[in-house]
Parts: sequence; structure tokens; C-alpha cells
Amino acid sequence: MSRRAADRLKVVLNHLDRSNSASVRSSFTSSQAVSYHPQTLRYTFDTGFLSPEQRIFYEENGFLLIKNLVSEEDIDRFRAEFEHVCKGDVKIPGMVVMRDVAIAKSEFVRDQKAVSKLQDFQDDAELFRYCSLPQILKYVECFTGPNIMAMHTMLINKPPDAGKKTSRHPMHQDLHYFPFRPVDHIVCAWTAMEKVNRQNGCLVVLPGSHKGTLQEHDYPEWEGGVNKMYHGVRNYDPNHPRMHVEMEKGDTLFFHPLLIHGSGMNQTQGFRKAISCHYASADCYYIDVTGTSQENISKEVNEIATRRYGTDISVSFADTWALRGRLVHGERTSL
Ligand SMILES: CC(C)CC(=O)SCCNC(=O)CCNC(=O)[C@H](O)C(C)(C)COP(=O)(O)OP(=O)(O)OC[C@H]1O[C@@H](n2cnc3c(N)ncnc32)[C@H](O)[C@@H]1OP(=O)(O)O
Ligand SMILES: Nc1ncnc2c1ncn2[C@@H]1O[C@H](COP(=O)(O)OP(=O)(O)OP(=O)(O)O)[C@@H](O)[C@H]1O
Ligand SMILES: O=C(O)CCC(=O)C(=O)O
Ligand SMILES: [Fe+2]
Ligand SMILES: [Mg+2]
Repeated sequence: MSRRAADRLKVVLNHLDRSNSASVRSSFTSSQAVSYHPQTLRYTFDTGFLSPEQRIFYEENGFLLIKNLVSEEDIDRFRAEFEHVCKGDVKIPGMVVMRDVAIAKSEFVRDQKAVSKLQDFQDDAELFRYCSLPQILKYVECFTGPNIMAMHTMLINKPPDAGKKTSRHPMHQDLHYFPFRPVDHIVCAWTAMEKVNRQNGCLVVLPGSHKGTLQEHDYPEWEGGVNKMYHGVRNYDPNHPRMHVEMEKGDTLFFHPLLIHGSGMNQTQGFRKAISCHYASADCYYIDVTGTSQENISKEVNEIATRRYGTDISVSFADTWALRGRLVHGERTSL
């Protein structure tokens, strides 16, 4: 550890463990002690589970990678269930089966291979086991606190790029899609279901971007087309320092909803699989996004809801989230 990192750690330890602060402080002279202004940790709770290094890393970067968190056996079960859904053996009301735009808009015969994403698997008991895995919730609690809702579920099956670069996911902030706050009590868990690397389109993150605000999002101007609702940050600067997060099967990335991230195109012949869940504290509250940068996405969601349910029932943007959210720990207090 560098000297600077060691100094920071001392400051944080001092702040974290007030009951023990006398013994920590005793290693400083009194003049050093008064010159310290310990920063408060804004993005994580002290549940005693994360190490100080992990907390500092998340505070500064907006993500935390935990190796080997989900077992091979569980992942193989999720994969088997995904195949059942693709074959039509399992049909779950409310679950969205999405195809890549390049395939959906072509003359190709639709088969299971065309599925690029399952969205909203909260009522599929086998897939939803992912959201309740105790080893994941142990981490989630550090970001959300003890009352935990699983708000949004996805199994992403990034297809081999059909030659139009539509397998890319533009750089975005997940908060753009969410009408609930406070932002710091929301976290995504994203687990690689196989080795993910630059070749097959791993996640790309802009470290530290979670410290900024929610930006305006739109469809990027991509010649080959863009998938439905794949908005990207407007005025994206491709020169911003970025990091490719390569992961092994079972590795899990936890990240903040303001972290700017996306994924590159899949240049292999395999389907790159990942499973994810966005969690929020059940103590969060819904906001009205009218007149904000989120109005464009809420309108798109409402259009799809109208197409699906007709105009008889009126479902607000917040309602679409309240209906899909499921309690996974503690009490359902607000969301
Ligand atoms: C943090 C998190 C929330 C971030 C994200 O998840 S970002 C991505 C979110 N994306 C979504 O939620 C997409 C949800 N997808 C859907 O609702 C559906 O897959 C739809 C895009 C509406 C298609 O529904 P589906 O039942 O398959 O309907 P059809 O096959 O009859 O197609 C209806 C019209 O939609 C078109 N379509 C289908 N798939 C895509 C696509 N991937 N991208 C763009 N357009 C698409 C299809 O060509 C058809 O268009 P027209 O023939 O009406 O012009
Ligand atoms: N105009 C844009 N708006 C939003 N996001 C974009 C835009 N252009 C590219 N991106 C996103 O930036 C990320 C990097 O894209 P790109 O495919 O150029 O590089 P890469 O595949 O990560 O790296 P490389 O191809 O060099 O290995 C991807 O998530 C991509 O979807
Ligand atoms: O798996 C990926 O490529 C990223 C998906 C993503 O960021 C999202 O759907 O919000
Ligand atoms: Fe995302
Ligand atoms: Mg690329």
C-alpha cells in the first residue's frame, strides 16, 4: 500500500470506529490529531462487513469487484432456466424477452439464439433465486441498509455482433431509468455467467463518475441502429479515461447508479451471458420525473405499457416499478 493510501486508511479507521478512536488516536501527536478532518463516508454503511479498503475503493470509484461470489452450480442452473425460457418451455407473465434490433428488424427466422435479454424475471422462482443469494445480500446491505428491495432484474445474453455494432450498450447511468431516491441507497449487482473480456463485450466503466450528477440521456447516433431504450449519455466524450472490467464466471460487480458504464460489441461467436439485479433500500421514495431529464424514458415506458395493457388502466412510471419490486430482506417500508 502506498504511503498516501496508508494515511487515508488511518483517517478512515479513525472515523469508522469511534468507540475505538482513543487507541487509534494515541498513535498521532495531539497537533496531528487536531489537523485531521476525517471525511464522512457517503456511499457505504458500516455494517462491519466491508473492509476499510473496500469501502474507500467504492467511495472513490463507484464500483466494487468481488471475485468468485456465485457458485458454478448456481450459474449453471440460471443458464438451464434461461434455455427453458428461450425454448418456450417456461412462460412467465410480465417477463420481457428481447431480441437484438439487428435481428428483430431482419428477415431471419426467430429462434432461441435471437434472444438478447430477459427483463423482469422477478416471478421466475428459479432465476429470482439470484436476487436472494445471501452472499450477495450481505454486500448489498452495505449500500442499501437492512430493508432491501429487488427492483429490476435482467439476464443479458449479448449476441455475437451481426456486423452493425448493435450489440454495444451505450455509456449510461442506470439512474436515468429509476424514479426513486435517494440515489446512494441504490446498487446494482452484475454477475458474469462466463468469462467476460474485451473480446466478448465486458462492462466498461468510467471510475469516479458516480460523484457527478444525473446527465441527459438520448439514443446515440449510431449508423447501424440502437436497441429500444438503450439511451446513452448525451455529449459522451470517448476520450474520458475508462476501464474494461474483465471478469471470470461467478465474479460480481457492485456499482452505483450514477456510475457511467456500457459495454463494447461482442466480437466472438458466443453469447456473452450475465445476470443482474438492481437493489434499493425499501425506505426509498418515488419521485415525479415530469420536467426532468428522465421524462423522455418515462414516456417510452408509458407507451410500451399502453401498448401492452391498453388505455383502460392507467399505470404511472412509478407504478411500473412498484409492481415489479420484490422485498428480499427486512421490511417493505415505502417502495
Ligand atoms: C438500468 C436498466 C433499466 C437499463 C436497461 O435495461 S436499458 C434497456 C431497456 N430495454 C428495455 O426495457 C426494452 C424492453 N423491450 C421491450 O419492451 C420489447 O422487447 C420491445 C422492444 C417493445 C419489442 O417487443 P416485442 O414483444 O418483441 O414486439 P415485436 O417483436 O412485435 O416488435 C415490436 C416493434 O419493436 C421493434 N423491436 C423489437 N425489438 C427491438 C429492439 N431490440 N430494438 C428496437 N426495436 C425493436 C420491432 O421491430 C417492431 O417494430 P415495428 O415493426 O413495429 O416497427
Ligand atoms: N456515441 C456514444 N454514446 C454513448 N456511448 C458510446 C458512444 N460511442 C461508443 N460508446 C460506448 O463506449 C463503449 C466503448 O465502445 P467501443 O466499442 O468503441 O470500445 P470497446 O469495444 O470497449 O473497446 P475496443 O473496441 O477498443 O476493444 C461502449 O460501451 C460503447 O457502447
Ligand atoms: O450487460 C451489459 O452489457 C450492460 C447492461 C447494462 O448496463 C444495463 O442494461 O443497464
Ligand atoms: Fe446499465
Ligand atoms: Mg469495440
